[in-house]
Amino acid sequence: MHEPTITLTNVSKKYVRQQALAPLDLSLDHNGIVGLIGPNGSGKSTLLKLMAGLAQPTTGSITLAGKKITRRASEHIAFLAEIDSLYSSHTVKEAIQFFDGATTDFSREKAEEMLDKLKVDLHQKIRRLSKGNRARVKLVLTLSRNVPILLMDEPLSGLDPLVREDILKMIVSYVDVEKQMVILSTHEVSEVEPFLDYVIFMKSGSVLLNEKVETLREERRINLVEVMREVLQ
Ligand SMILES: Nc1ncnc2c1ncn2[C@@H]1O[C@H](COP(=O)(O)OP(=O)(O)OP(=O)(O)O)[C@@H](O)[C@H]1O
Repeated sequence: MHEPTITLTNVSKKYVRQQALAPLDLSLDHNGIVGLIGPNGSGKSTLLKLMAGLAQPTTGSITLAGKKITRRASEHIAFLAEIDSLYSSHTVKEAIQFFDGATTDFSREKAEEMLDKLKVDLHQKIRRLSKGNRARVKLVLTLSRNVPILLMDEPLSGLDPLVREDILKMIVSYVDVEKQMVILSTHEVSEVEPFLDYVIFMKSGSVLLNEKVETLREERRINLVEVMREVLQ
């Protein structure tokens, strides 16, 4: 049996007053697209940040292919944050150059090909981009990394339907589902359902379900929104 890609053992996270994650055990060796779903405050962002090595668990340990995850995890894990981390004075091309210099696994060709497909002008300043095009650029910069794990915190949040559709299509087209795992948190359950291979449901800091979407459909014969109602109620 091969080792799960990410393993969380007895992991909990407590902020000053708030228990964000209850102690949990989780093994993720899924290849493909994983939807991380749960109500506001259920712990989705916290879980993603811990897996990316951007925050430390209060208890427990997280390993990637058997090695403890630290801040250096970013060498193997791409993280698309909810907040915008682009320099507004850069042009899109300069942002690509910056990311290319900051990581060893970045493909400039892939980034430029994707942006061309999305009709984003490489010479436009980041600050002049529409919200939708900023989101497209952020996604492209994440997808252009050749890493086994891509974590995306609410990549669809606050965007119009056309941008959301572009983002989901780009994820499906450019992720190598044989070799890469994408975990994306979202509230848009029915919209992402056709694109998901696995789903993780969270509530009150706990993981209630971690399952293949195909298995859920075969066993329950209902759609994901209905599964969510059953699981999270
Ligand atoms: N830096 C922080 N300091 C204090 N409490 C925090 C911090 N970050 C998150 N929390 C709290 O931890 C809990 C889990 O938050 P988290 O952001 O992980 O949930 P979420 O499922 O991503 O929520 P949402 O869907 O609203 O983005 C919440 O109660 C939140 O208020």
